[in-house]
Order: sequence, then structure tokens, then C-alpha cells
Amino acid sequence: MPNPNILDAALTRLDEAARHVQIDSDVLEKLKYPRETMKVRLLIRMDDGSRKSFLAWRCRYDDTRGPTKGGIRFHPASTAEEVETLAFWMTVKCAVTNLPYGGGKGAVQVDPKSLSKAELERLSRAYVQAFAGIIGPDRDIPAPDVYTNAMIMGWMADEYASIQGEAAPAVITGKPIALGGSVGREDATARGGFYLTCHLTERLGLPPEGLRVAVQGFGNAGQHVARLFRSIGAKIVAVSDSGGAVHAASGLDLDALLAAKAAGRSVVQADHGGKAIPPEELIAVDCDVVAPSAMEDMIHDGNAASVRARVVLELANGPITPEGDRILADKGVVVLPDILANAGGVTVSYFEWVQNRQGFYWTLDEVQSRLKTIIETEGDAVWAIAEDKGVTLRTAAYIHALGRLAAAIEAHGTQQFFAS
Ligand SMILES: NC(=O)c1ccc[n+]([C@@H]2O[C@H](COP(=O)([O-])OP(=O)(O)OC[C@H]3O[C@@H](n4cnc5c(N)ncnc54)[C@H](O)[C@@H]3O)[C@@H](O)[C@H]2O)c1
Repeated sequence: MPNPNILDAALTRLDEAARHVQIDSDVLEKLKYPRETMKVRLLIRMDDGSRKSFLAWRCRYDDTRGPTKGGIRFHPASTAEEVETLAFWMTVKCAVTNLPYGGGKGAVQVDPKSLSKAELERLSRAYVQAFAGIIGPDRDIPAPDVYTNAMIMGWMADEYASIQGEAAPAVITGKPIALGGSVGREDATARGGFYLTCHLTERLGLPPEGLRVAVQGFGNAGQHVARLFRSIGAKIVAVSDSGGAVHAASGLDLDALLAAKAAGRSVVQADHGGKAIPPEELIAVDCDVVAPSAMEDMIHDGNAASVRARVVLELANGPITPEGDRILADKGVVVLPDILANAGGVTVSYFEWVQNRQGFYWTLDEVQSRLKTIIETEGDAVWAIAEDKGVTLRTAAYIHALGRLAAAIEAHGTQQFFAS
């Protein structure tokens, strides 16, 4: 269940960053609340002929730097506050990576595993019917998130095109390639985090070879990051999903785990070559990098002290609470913060939007090398701020983002400008 104060906790990170820079008070005032959050009830026809209602939201947190951008989550525990927090993080993330976007997010409170495929399609189309006035290629551009995928984005783009009476592929990213998606989008979130970790290996004090990696959450982000780390010879020592967790100090059989997921089974049902462990023990396994890739608030004051990894790679959004952060910093664990570490997804979503608008499509090499350049450039900038100001990489990333957000907000005139 999401923490009801999750937005307040997220905003404390911004306040912490603001203490290290000189910015106009307008900036924090503007970022204190979301610009707009729309809540609707989606009513769909179920396969048995009955009708069922689902709560759904779309939030546009801030659009100073451009149209709002952010995924749509289908999850039974989603709330308005969670959506607004995720939209706030998107605002900051797009500023860290210097994408010409503000931040948005959406969700449907639903357990998608309880729906048939046809019901899932009706729900996805109903979402776009409800929010067609708030989304748009120059207004608010959704993408996949937890329990949504390329096929769902394709249904949504199709529904939007029917409503507008013309094709508008740039309204949504993460689409199937055959429907205007970008090559390289599928693994982009994981790839961004992977590039960042590899780029900083020496500075992070990680062994260049024989890296041991644990992955919490084995969906899009988790599966791809495991595959990418394996490609450089790393061992995947533990993984988990909503069905449980498995561990092998000598390395799990990743192909068996991926095959089980592809067949719709949990990691615990795979022929993984290790042993099942209680899911809460995953973050405490002996490894070099632990990559939370599931939900928010997974590392907190109750378990942060048990983390044995040297580095936490935040592929999930908000997996560490502020108290958890403090404990990890005291232990000397380096956290690669979500707003930089998982920004590969929105970066390649941006590339997809650019390609849709140009009607000109890039090669995989072009996508990956542009992603690498952005992640490494912004990673270096964040690292330099952390060194210069003696702050964590998270605070440094917020400072970096705040500089760009402030420049945009202050360009409309500051308090000093209007009062003088
Ligand atoms: N997909 C993207 O492009 C993208 C981009 C940026 C950030 N993220 C973030 O990454 C995280 C994962 O997103 P995704 O797209 O990979 O979702 P996904 O739906 O593909 O996978 C989520 C995974 O988490 C697992 N999970 C759920 N609850 C869990 C729990 N309590 N313990 C362990 N595992 C659990 C699920 O079983 C599933 O394997 C989210 O925080 C999301 O916001 C995703």
C-alpha cells in the first residue's frame, strides 16, 4: 500500500536540494502542488456481461519546461497521491536529463491479472476516452509503467487516433515498433541504469569484473537489467517478483528465469538453480549492486541497515524512503538515484516522440549511442555536484534539476524583477 505521505516525502528531497542553491522563492512555490490532477471512473463491460467501475487518474504536475510526460500504471494499490508523486518525480527526471518536457503520470486502480485480454483492451481504450482532452502530442504524453506494456500503448494510440479522426502517434510512447514505436525503447530504462553503473564503476569502487547483482522486481526494468549485466559477465545472485524471491550465491540460471516469466510464471516456479528465500531478504543478500525494480518504499528505516551491497541502482521510482536514504548514506552505500538511474526509459520515449514528429526513424545504434551520451553526460554533472557540495548523488541530482527548472520558471520573471 503506498505511503499516504509519499508526496510530502518526495518534496523534502527538493527542499534539501534548495538549501544548497540560490533560487527565487517562486520556484519552490510553483513546484509545491501539481498543476492539475483529473480523476475519473472508468466503466467497462466485463466478459460475463456485467459492468465494473475502476478509479483512474491523470496528473500533469508541471509543464514549465514543455508538455508533461509520464507513464500509466495499472495497479490495485494506486492512489491519487501516488500518481501525483510519480508525476513530480517525472518533472525532476526530465530536468535532470534536460528533455524538453514537464512531468505527468497516470494510473488505474486495478489488478490487471484479474482481467481477460479483451477486458484489458476495453479498460485501456476507456482510459483514453476519459482523458482524451488532457493528453496530446503537445500537451501530455503517456508511456508504459508498472503492469502496462507496448500492446496497451498501441491500443491507447489507436483509440486516440479514432477520437481525433487522424493518426497521432506522438501522443503516446512505448508503442509497438510496427505502430511507430522506437527501436531500443523496450530495454531503455534498464539500459540507462546499466550505462550509468558501468560509466561510474571505478568511482563507485565496484569490481570491474565478477560483479554480483541482485534484482528486486522482475518485469520490464528488472529482466532487462539482469540480461545487460550478464552480458558483461556479472552474476545474477538473486531476483524476486510479486510471487517470491530466489537466491544462488554462485549465480542463478537467468535463461530459465526469463523463460518462466515469458510463460507467465513467477521466478519461484522457474528451474532457477538456486533456493527460494523470503522476499524481504532480497535487499539484504551479499552482492555488489542491488537494483530495486518494483515499487516505492521497499527500502526503509526497518530494513536499510541490512543492505550489504556497495551500490543501490534505483530502477524503480522512489524505492527508498528518506529515512532509508539516511541509513544507507551513514553506511557508505552509494545510491544511484531514480531520477537519473531510471531516466533511460523517458529518454528513449523522447526519441520516439521526436521520430514520430519527424516521420523519420533512427537505427538501434543511433538510439543507444544518444542514450549513452545523455546518461553519461548528466551522470558526470551529477557526480561533480555531489563532490563539490559534499552531498549524496540524490541531492546532487535534485540540485542539477532544480537549476534547470529554476532557469525556466525564473525566465517568466522573479519576485525581485516584479518588486523592483
Ligand atoms: N517501464 C519503464 O519504462 C519504467 C521507466 C522508469 C521507471 N520505471 C519504474 O520501474 C519499476 C518497475 O516498472 P516496470 O515497467 O518494470 O514494471 P513491470 O510491471 O514490467 O514489472 C514490475 C515487476 O515488479 C514485481 N513486483 C511487484 N510487486 C513486488 C514486490 N512487492 N516485490 C517484488 N517484486 C514485485 C512484479 O511481479 C513485476 O515483476 C516501477 O517503479 C516503475 O515506475 C519503469
